[in-house]
Amino acid sequence: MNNPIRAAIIGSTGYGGVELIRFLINHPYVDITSVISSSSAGESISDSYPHLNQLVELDLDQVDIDLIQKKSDVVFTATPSGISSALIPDLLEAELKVIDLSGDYRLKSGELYVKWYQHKSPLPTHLEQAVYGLSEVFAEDIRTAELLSNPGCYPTAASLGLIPALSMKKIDPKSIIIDAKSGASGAGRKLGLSVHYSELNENLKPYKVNQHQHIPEIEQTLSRFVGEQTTITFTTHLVPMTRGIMCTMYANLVEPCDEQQLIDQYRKYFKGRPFVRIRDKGRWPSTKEVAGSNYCDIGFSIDERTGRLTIISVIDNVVKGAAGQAIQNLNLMMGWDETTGLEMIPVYP
Ligand SMILES: NC(=O)C1=CN([C@@H]2O[C@H](COP(=O)(O)OP(=O)(O)OC[C@H]3O[C@@H](n4cnc5c(N)ncnc54)[C@H](OP(=O)(O)O)[C@@H]3O)[C@@H](O)[C@H]2O)C=CC1
Ligand SMILES: CC(=O)N[C@@H](CCC(=O)OP(=O)(O)O)C(=O)O
Repeated sequence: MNNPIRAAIIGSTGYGGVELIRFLINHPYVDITSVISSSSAGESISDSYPHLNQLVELDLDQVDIDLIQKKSDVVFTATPSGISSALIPDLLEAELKVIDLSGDYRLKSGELYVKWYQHKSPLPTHLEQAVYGLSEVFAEDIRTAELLSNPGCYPTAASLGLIPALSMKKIDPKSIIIDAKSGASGAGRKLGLSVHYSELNENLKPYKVNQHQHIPEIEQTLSRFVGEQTTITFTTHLVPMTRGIMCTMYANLVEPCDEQQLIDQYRKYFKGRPFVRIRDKGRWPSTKEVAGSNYCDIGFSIDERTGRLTIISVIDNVVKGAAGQAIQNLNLMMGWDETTGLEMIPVYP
């Protein structure tokens, strides 16, 4: 093995950034050479996160493209939407590989981005160039990416659950309903009323109903498998837990279908992709069973009375929904085994 590659993390003081640190610190082929903050440069990362004390001794650098170019080969942008696209043109100009955890480069249409994110559109050439990093599905494109757009947390869980059934024409694409729930870490570390303890605790709260920015992202991905523009009904809820996403998805079966056969077909679809685990018949996954890990677990139920299929897909939003998948994509981009640095058993209980 040659020298490890050098990684910089912009937004290292956020939840996505600190999760990148947790995994990359043990990655055999990566050195974290710069952790970057726009608000706390000069401080130690362990001032922001005392759990890293004496484990990760890194001082925060400022956002300085020349410095990033000198210190790194690959840059993770774990920054809010609108911020990533302001930084990435200069990072690409500096010939760095970029993995963006934000929503800035996921939608191919700048107009759709402006509509759903209410920020200025990223450069069309970069939208064109960006490779959408749903690791298990687009691995071939990901291997040659210079600008990798990491999928959103909900779209990861939803797309992995739905794509095989759509590819095999098992379900009617016009009938898809996605009921989605997330823990509070999905909203990031910044403070906000919705994640205030008194608002979140002992509460189950819908938000952004039919208005969520992940709707066009999921539709864009599913449409690639349906062969025409597909629309979904998508409702998100905030759950009083820290990590985890569950998407419970409903669709009409095109024709009666045997559940065990469907399970076998999903297993075949994801053969050789160890981070997607298909549950046995009658075994539905829960968020705790993937917590802290890069797994996406999927279970099914066919209701013969209604002719509908229920698909339940769970991930840890900060891992498979963000930092873990970003590292899985780095592994693919570098030609390493996709599990490198990510082989962690979920934290249970
Ligand atoms: N949390 C999750 O589960 C998921 C998050 N994402 C996406 O990943 C990205 C990061 O999310 P998350 O870590 O949760 O968010 P956080 O709010 O926890 O962190 C974002 C970080 O970005 C940094 N930042 C803010 N403004 C700037 C700026 N102008 N220049 C440089 N850095 C800036 C801040 O650090 P500082 O002030 O130190 O610069 C902050 O810590 C977001 O786009 C989010 O939508 C995607 C999937 C899942
Ligand atoms: C619980 C919670 O608030 N989750 C966030 C997920 C954020 C995210 O991933 O947004 P991007 O599209 O910018 O990546 C939300 O629903 O908006």
